[in-house]
Amino acid sequence: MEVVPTTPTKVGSQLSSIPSPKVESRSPRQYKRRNTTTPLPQWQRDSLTPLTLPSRDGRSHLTSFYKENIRELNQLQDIMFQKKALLDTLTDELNECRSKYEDVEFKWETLREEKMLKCQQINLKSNELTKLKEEQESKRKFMKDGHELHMQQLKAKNDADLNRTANEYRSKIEVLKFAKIKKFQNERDLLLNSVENARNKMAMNDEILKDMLQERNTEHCSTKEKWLQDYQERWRENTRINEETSDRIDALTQEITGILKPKAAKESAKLEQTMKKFKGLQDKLAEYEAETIALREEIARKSRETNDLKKCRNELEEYIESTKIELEQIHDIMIKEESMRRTLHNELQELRGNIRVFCRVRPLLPEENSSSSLINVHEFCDDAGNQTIEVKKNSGSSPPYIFRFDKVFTEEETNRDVFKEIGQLVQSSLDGYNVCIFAYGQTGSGKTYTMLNANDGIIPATINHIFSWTKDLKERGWRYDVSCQFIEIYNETIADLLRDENKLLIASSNEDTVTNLKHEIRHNTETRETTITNVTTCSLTSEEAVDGLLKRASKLRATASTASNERSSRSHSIFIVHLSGRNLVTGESSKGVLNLVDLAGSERINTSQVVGERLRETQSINRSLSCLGDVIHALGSSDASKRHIPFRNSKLTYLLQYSLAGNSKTLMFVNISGNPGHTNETLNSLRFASKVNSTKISPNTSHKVSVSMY
Ligand SMILES: Nc1ncnc2c1ncn2[C@@H]1O[C@H](COP(=O)(O)OP(=O)(O)OP(=O)(O)O)[C@@H](O)[C@H]1O
Repeated sequence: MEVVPTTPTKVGSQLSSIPSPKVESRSPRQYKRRNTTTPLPQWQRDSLTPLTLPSRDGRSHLTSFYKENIRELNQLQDIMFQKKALLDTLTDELNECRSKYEDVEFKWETLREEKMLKCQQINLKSNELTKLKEEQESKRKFMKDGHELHMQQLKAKNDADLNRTANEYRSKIEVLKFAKIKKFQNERDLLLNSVENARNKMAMNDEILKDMLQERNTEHCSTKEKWLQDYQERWRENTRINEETSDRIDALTQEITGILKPKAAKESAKLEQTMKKFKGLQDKLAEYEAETIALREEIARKSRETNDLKKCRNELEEYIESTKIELEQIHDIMIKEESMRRTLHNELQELRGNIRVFCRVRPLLPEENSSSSLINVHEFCDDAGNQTIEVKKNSGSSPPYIFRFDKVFTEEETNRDVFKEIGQLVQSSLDGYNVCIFAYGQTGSGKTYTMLNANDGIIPATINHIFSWTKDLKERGWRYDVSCQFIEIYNETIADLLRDENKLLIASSNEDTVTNLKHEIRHNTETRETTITNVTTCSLTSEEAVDGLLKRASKLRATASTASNERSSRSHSIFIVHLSGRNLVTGESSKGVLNLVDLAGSERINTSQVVGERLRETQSINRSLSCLGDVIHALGSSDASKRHIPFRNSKLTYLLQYSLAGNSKTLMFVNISGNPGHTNETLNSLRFASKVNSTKISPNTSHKVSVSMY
């Protein structure tokens, strides 16, 4: 391999041809510095020295010459300095390049020597290679000759084998060929024989066929003739049948157009309707199906709900069971408590006093004119448990009469307020105590209003409450029979206010009411029960019935009235309620009687001024009221148990004997009128009531009550 010298040689030769300037070699930086600070070398300084001045003659000429060229000279000098600087720079670069070149040249020389060495090695190797190639060639030639010889031997051997095998096969093929040909020839002969046989047969068959054809032809001709005859016969027959059929068709067509078509139209209309119905039914069916699905879902939902409810019911039943037991226990407690309540209630009533007196002031009526009132009601005194009422005789400065009662109802207070106060007393009658409530006062003072005013009077209100209380007590095992009687005592004679009107015999118009039935008061000393003979007893089953009874009674009283005398003012009316109770649980029983008495007018009539019937009537009223006062007063006194109580002095007190004595409760309303014109009667009424209430009269009262009896 030959190495060709390249660029460095050329560069080196080019560079070596450049003449080196005779300047010291330095770097451009050094030069620059020198350019500014270092003085120029001698040869430069010599060349730049300004020209020396010539003689005086030539001075001006020189001066002008100098002046003309000095500038150009300076410029040239500057350019020369610049060129010089550039030259220095180039020289430096050249030196640098030269040192590099020397390095490169050194390297180059080294490489060339290496190359020479390598070339020699290569030459040696190539000689070796040539020798090896020659050896290889001779070997290849030897092997090739051997191979060819071997191949020729193999070929000869194969050829011989092939020829032998081919000959074998050829002989075999010949044998087979001969056998096949023989077989085919036999088969062909057989086939030829069978063809000949077939031809013979065909000829025979042709003969037979010809005979048969002949036969058939004759047969066909005869049959054809016969068929034609038959056909003509049939044709005629068919023509006849056709005619008949067309006649029938005509008839049928007529029938169809006349009868069947309208029928068909009707039927098709029906069918159409039926189809419509069917369609409607189908729609309905679809609706029903949808509904059924909805219902099924609903049923499923309901059954789920039912199950839930059943669960709830079971839970509730369990709860009810447990509650029942609790209720029974509570019921027992309630029953016991009821007995206790009864005892306590009675004790409370006794503490309040078995005889109590309430005063009620009637408001002025529209027809009564009065500017000033002489009555003054004080506030209820809680400490003393009573209330004071002051009544003046006139509007002057005279001191007022003072009375104290258990309660005073002012003009403004209603029947409902009244009942609130007496309700507990009515309750006592349910508990088996006898109770009497009287309304006392002069005529027109409001007794009937207090007792019987429709709906809110003491009697209707009491009955209403009895109904509701008995209903409540039912829960505690109590069952009550409530019955009533309504009588009046007139002239010491008893009249039944609930009697049947048909049996009523009114005496003469002069006489006031009497019946032909005798009403006697009978006392059972053992049971301490009082009965009145021949008096109607009505069982109280409903509030409406009570209303009817009261109306009937007031009607009877009104019938007995005369134009001049109001019957209600001159007789005592007594509404008697029998309350008989039994407790189904404890076996306790109770019997109480509630007497609600509207007394006759208490006004004093001078007996000297009346005569006859009126006198008898007045005396009777006075006596009975006085007797009542005496009895109540006696009963209220501390030695009541030792004293004789004059019950027999009047029919009223005799009748109420068992309802006033013992542990019975008595309440008297003293009704007074707010009319100043009635002051005297008011004071009399209050004095009478104070006698009844005497045990409670305060010793400090300014007015000592002196009750004058009738
Ligand atoms: N508190 C009251 N509020 C309003 N009006 C009343 C009151 N009290 C009584 N009256 C009326 O006064 C009038 C007389 O009353 P009532 O008939 O009740 O008196 P009486 O005392 O029963 O009389 P008699 O003894 O004649 O039966 C009636 O018109 C009644 O409506």
